Amino acid sequence: MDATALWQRYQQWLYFHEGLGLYLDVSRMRFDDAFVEKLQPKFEKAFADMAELEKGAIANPDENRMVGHYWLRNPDLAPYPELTQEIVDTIEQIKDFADKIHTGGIHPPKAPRFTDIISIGIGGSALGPEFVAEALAPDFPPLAIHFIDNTDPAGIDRILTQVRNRLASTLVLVISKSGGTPEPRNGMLEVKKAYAGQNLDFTQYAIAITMPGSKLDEQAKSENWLARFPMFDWVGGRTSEMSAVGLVPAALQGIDIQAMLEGAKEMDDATRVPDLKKNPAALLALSWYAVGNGRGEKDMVVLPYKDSLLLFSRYLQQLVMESLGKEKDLEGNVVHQGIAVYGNKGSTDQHAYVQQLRDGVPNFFVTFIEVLEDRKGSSPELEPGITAGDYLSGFLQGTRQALYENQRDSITVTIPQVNSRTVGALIALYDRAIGYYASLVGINAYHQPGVEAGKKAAATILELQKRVVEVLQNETAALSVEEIAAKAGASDQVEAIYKILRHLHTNQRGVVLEGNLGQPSSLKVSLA
Ligand SMILES: O=P(O)(O)OC[C@H]1O[C@H](O)[C@H](O)[C@@H](O)[C@@H]1O
Repeated sequence: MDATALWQRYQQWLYFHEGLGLYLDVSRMRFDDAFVEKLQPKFEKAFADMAELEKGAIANPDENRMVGHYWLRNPDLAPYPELTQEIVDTIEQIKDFADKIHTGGIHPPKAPRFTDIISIGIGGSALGPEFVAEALAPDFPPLAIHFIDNTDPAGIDRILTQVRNRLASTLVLVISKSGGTPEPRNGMLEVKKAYAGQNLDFTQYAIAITMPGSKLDEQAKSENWLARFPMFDWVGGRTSEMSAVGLVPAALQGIDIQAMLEGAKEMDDATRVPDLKKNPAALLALSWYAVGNGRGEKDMVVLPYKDSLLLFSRYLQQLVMESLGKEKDLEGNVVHQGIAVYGNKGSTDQHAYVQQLRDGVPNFFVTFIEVLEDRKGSSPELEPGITAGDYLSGFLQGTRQALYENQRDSITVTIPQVNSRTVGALIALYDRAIGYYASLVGINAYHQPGVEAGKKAAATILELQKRVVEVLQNETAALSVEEIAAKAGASDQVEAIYKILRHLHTNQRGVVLEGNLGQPSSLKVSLA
């Protein structure tokens, strides 16, 4: 296509949302009108499916659940008045709580104000809060947030060391929808010990965000924690940023949660329009479908040219991959769907992996996120007429062009600035896009059956570890790994047992390994 034709195509496909000042450009995705025409019936169905979902249909059939994240930002949409009330009340409760924390109405037992937050959670209970903190927290927030999003002891130590001198004024958010995920439970237990170590009553610092009635909720209730906020059954973890999961940490950091909800609502309104060309989420779904043949053949590389949006790609990684990465379609056929997502930020990545994007294996498409406003206030000229922001903008345009010249497709989402409204809108845009795409390819976007396999296998390993230690406790002589496996009745698990022993040995857990460490079968194992 020559420059004139491209300029025509750009204008033909450009989507603009006036209220949000948001543009979506899919002109560099090389689908044609015939393809769009062919997909029209699938979109009719996707729009109808979405309308049903918003009305409260059981859109997650496997888990027999409604899918209601859209109601969070427009409570009047909820199918029952009690739900509407619950959403409205929770938002009020959050604002009121954050206000009291900021003004000292609620304060720690031995200090006038809370200064820090440790937020414990994983997956959907961490990625949204992390992304939003990075994107929107003021430079000097009323409370500084620290995340424990893993069961890595060194990672936990790092956070606890950083806040050691301020633990007496540090709030702890324990976020888990199910209230039973091992990683946040471990984080909570370790943090609780740290409070006890400083003679502080953990319960006066702890806040639970979880489904009413969950294990975590029961604990928080019986121990009389500082506060509890509900997470609703009908909100999936990866779409929970606008629930208490995201709103509590955001409000505590002084982020305008009302504006975030409003931005999301405006985008939800725009992405409800049952007209492909006038609906930005449908345009995204169309582009993904076209570029990957409806089978996810191309990866999604997300490149925001703005430091504060760094974590958007990680956030989208869970949203897209956990929603779309499915073995079976809704009819039970094996389809192995999904779209791989990765990315970091521009122009930084131009000095890292953009070389491969331009010249290497063409197995991806790029999503550029462009922010029109460079910074608050004016910029100094670094060369005559040129600022740092001009460079950033030039690098984005240049990369888009260089990729297109080499048959690498790209989408560009442009927002006027990074603020609560536009971030809310971006989240909502992708929430809806995955919903439409899932409908196009006929899968359930709202369950995650595959995640269970790894969790079950991990539980088996921990059980095996207990058995192995028992075997060693009942032995006086050193044994080989194979002998231990036989005595534990797990000869088929010898490799796993070797790894358990090596881990215990390294961490001074009383296991002694003698022999050649490079030859596992030569080792003699005993307890110290
Ligand atoms: O919020 P939680 O119940 O602790 O769940 C945290 C995360 O863990 C799971 O493994 C799921 O795959 C995620 O979708 C979820 O966000």
